[in-house]
Amino acid sequence: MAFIYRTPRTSIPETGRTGVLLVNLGTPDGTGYWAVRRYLSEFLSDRRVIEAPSFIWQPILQGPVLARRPFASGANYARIWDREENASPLRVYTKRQAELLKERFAQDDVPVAWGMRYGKPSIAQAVDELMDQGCDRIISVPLYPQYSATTTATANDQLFRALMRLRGQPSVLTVPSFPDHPLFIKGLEESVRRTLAGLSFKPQRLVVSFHGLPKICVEKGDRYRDECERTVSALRQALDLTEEQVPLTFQSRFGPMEWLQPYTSEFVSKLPEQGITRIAVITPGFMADCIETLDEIGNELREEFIEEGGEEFALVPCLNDDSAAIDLLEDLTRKALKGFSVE
Ligand SMILES: C=CC1=C(C)c2cc3[nH]c(cc4nc(cc5[nH]c(cc1n2)c(C)c5CCC(=O)O)C(CCC(=O)O)=C4C)c(C)c3C=C
Ligand SMILES: [Fe+2]
Ligand SMILES: [Fe+2]
Repeated sequence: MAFIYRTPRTSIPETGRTGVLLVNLGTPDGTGYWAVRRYLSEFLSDRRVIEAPSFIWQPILQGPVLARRPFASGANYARIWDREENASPLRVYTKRQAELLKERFAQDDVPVAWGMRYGKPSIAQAVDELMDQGCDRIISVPLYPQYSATTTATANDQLFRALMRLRGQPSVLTVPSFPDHPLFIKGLEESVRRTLAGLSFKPQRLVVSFHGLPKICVEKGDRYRDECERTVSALRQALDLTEEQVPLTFQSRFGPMEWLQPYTSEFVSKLPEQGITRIAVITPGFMADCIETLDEIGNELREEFIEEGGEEFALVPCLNDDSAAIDLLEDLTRKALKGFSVE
């Protein structure tokens, strides 16, 4: 392998310089078949996401899955696309979070960049951007409140893959997950209270829906489920509500395997027959609204609930570009900066 030596546009100061890298999942560049296909192909080829051997999975992925899914997913993306920015909400909010965090560090000489695990801007581009500003240290913040090998670990893998190219590597600190960080829980609590205050009805349940994961991943040691439970317990405590009032569910099954249960869609569809016809849903597995929250929950789940006899449905927004989100990111980063000190 030929290692690259890139002369940074700004040389590294003698005292060193630390940059912050926000990493999110990634999203397609457009809603058309080829843009969505490119994205899904990269995402679903990741062995951290689908562990099946490539010689079995790749013919299935490149054949029936990618022949059909980009059409359906593209139509779903089209329903939530930010037409002003011509980008998906996940990209819009991740960029905004980085811009706002940059303002918080304006006096500290700490540059901020953002990159995506799949698609653009890549993590390698973001690393180059920080190194061009003279950074020899990088604090990477995977934007996943709960750890999973399918998200956090693969974001870290990709960062180290980007460093594999370089002759002059920066030092790296990866920030751990933050399932019950007080500022995260405070942000969620405020978001719930604000949403409920704007409703004309009082929800009988606040359903907490996390992205799902194949059950086998947890059986093999992924700590994701435990971390989801930590988030929901802390939120119940903050709102002074019970397990029955604030149930935990998992959305987004993919493929034939069993995923973590209870499934959001089955759980919510059965509520009207139990006399629960007014609900709110919160999705604290996501730092930013995306197809999973706006379409799968905000559109599809809402329709299913109403079809089954539900009457009122509200979606609590993710933290997005709220000051609560930036307070949290700033706190995580400032603590990491201390951990990076060599003095
Ligand atoms: C085997 C498949 C998948 C696993 C495992 C998985 C884990 C996982 N994903 C997120 C967060 C997000 N996923 C998003 C979209 C998405 N996820 C999958 C599949 C798996 N995810 C697919 C196929 C898609 C694409 C959408 C679709 O075609 O239906 C997104 C949103 C991206 C966007 O552009 O808006 C996020 C965020 C977590 C947290 C997680 C494990 C815990
Ligand atoms: Fe996913
Ligand atoms: Fe989904």
